Amino acid sequence: MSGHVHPCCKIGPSILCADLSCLADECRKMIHCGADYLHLDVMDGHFVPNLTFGHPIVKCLRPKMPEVYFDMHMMVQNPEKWVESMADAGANQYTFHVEACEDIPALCRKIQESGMRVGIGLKPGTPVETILPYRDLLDVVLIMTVEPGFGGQSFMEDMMSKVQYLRTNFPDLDIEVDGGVGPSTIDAVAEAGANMIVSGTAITGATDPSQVIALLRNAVENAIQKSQLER
Ligand SMILES: O=C(CO)[C@H](O)[C@H](O)COP(=O)(O)O
Ligand SMILES: [Fe+2]
Repeated sequence: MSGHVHPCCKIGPSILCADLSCLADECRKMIHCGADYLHLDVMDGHFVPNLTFGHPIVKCLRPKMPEVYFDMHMMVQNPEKWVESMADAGANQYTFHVEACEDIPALCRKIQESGMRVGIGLKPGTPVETILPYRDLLDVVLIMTVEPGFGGQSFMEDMMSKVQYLRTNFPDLDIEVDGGVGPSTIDAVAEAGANMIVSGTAITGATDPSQVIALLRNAVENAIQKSQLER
């Protein structure tokens, strides 16, 4: 048996397709339904062809839920620009896209020095090996299973080879998957070895979000247990 500890399962709803005019209520509802963290999608209209919100909204949300872990999915050009403001707004994790950044080591250090966990995101067309030189600077690798920009798209199962590669080589890494994840796709995600599960429309659009969260958690926890028995 190896000494590695498999990171635990965490379910992070994306509120991208929720009613953003009642953001705090929608976020509280997710936590009440069993979410472990919130995945907040920031889009700038440049890195992706869509717009959402930035640090001013996060800053207003933070006092309403002081204990909740905010995972910022930064779909923006020049991600180094917003590190201080996001840290000041109360973000816990800053996930930038490798495709949008020039000096990756410098950005990783900046995020870490601001007290946030470091996440790096890969679009579907970006090879997984791109992260290898930065592994030691990263807390989380986010594998996109849709082209970033919009909720409600179809899950790209062929991205699971990236997840498998990461889990095999880095048993204790937090591996996050985002895009089209829900009850019909979670088994592939869980078996590949992801442990941080983002799910948007499948949760926010459900009549009973807590049931969907429980189902996702169950699939991932079973897969983790199975992989540990096999070791
Ligand atoms: O980053 C994203 C889109 O770029 C969203 O997090 C993602 O799409 C979640 O929504 P869904 O589960 O509906 O795909
Ligand atoms: Fe996202």
